Amino acid sequence: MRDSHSDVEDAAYGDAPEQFEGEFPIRIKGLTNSFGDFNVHEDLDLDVKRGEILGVVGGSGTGKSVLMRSIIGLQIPQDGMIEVFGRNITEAEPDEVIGVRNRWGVLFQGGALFSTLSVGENVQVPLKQFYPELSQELLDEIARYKVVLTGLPEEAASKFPSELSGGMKKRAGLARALALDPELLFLDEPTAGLDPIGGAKFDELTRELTDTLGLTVFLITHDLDTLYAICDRVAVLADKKVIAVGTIPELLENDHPWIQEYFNGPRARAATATHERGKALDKLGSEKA
Ligand SMILES: Nc1ncnc2c1ncn2[C@@H]1O[C@H](COP(=O)(O)OP(=O)(O)OP(=O)(O)O)[C@@H](O)[C@H]1O
Repeated sequence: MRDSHSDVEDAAYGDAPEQFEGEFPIRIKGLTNSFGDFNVHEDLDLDVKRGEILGVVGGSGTGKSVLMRSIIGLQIPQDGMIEVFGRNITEAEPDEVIGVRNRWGVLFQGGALFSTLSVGENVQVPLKQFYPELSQELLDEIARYKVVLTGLPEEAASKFPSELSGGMKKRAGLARALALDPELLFLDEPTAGLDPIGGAKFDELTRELTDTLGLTVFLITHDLDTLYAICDRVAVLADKKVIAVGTIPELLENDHPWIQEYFNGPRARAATATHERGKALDKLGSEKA
């Protein structure tokens, strides 16, 4: 039984599947994705470790979103193997993948909330899809729980997306992504469009939820602050492949020109300085306490 369930959810879901215990919830080997004659990915390999936040970076159009879409089954690859929770989803029948699909949550770019539904109703969409037998009372209760979990006030559940700020919309999208109590979370540019303070708060929330709920996170971002603040490792997409994956200090050793430009450019230096300053302030705070 997953230990991140609330009592309400335990009552609702009954016997939840065992949590994945292997080392790599996502394994990709030899992946090729094409649109017509254009190959976005060629022979791409990537392993995502259980419990990590993996940042995924790369220039615009290098195929970060296409990669995420192929892992969640929205893009059929031309070649290669994608294993999720030890199951080869590229060869599985759609019915077989359902048991995997309810074990991940996705926050698409921009939140992708249904504008005609309240936040609570948005959260209930995946619940109704996978657990149609749940009573409305239970659905409401789970939705409220998820809304509060993402740091929104409980009243936000009855609000419509148009009544929320950008940061609140992201949190609402996250609440929906967490609706099924997933083990895997996909975040596509979660801090895009947020001011630096809102972005930093969202980063903190992501780290906190990852640790408390035991999530594994695949996080596409252009935000260097996010990489420095919360990512355990970073995968770099270029030349149609993952050209490197590792911690930021490990990547700094890599002399690929894009990596050097990205991690040693002026913006990266500013992000490092912010990160170091934050660590120093944290240390000062804990010494005073
Ligand atoms: N449905 C599609 N049909 C045709 N080409 C597509 C389709 N989806 C993506 N592409 C192409 O695949 C390439 C990779 O797109 P993708 O959205 O994955 O890039 P990205 O790395 O996420 O970019 P960005 O950082 O700008 O969001 C681009 O050249 C894009 O035009």
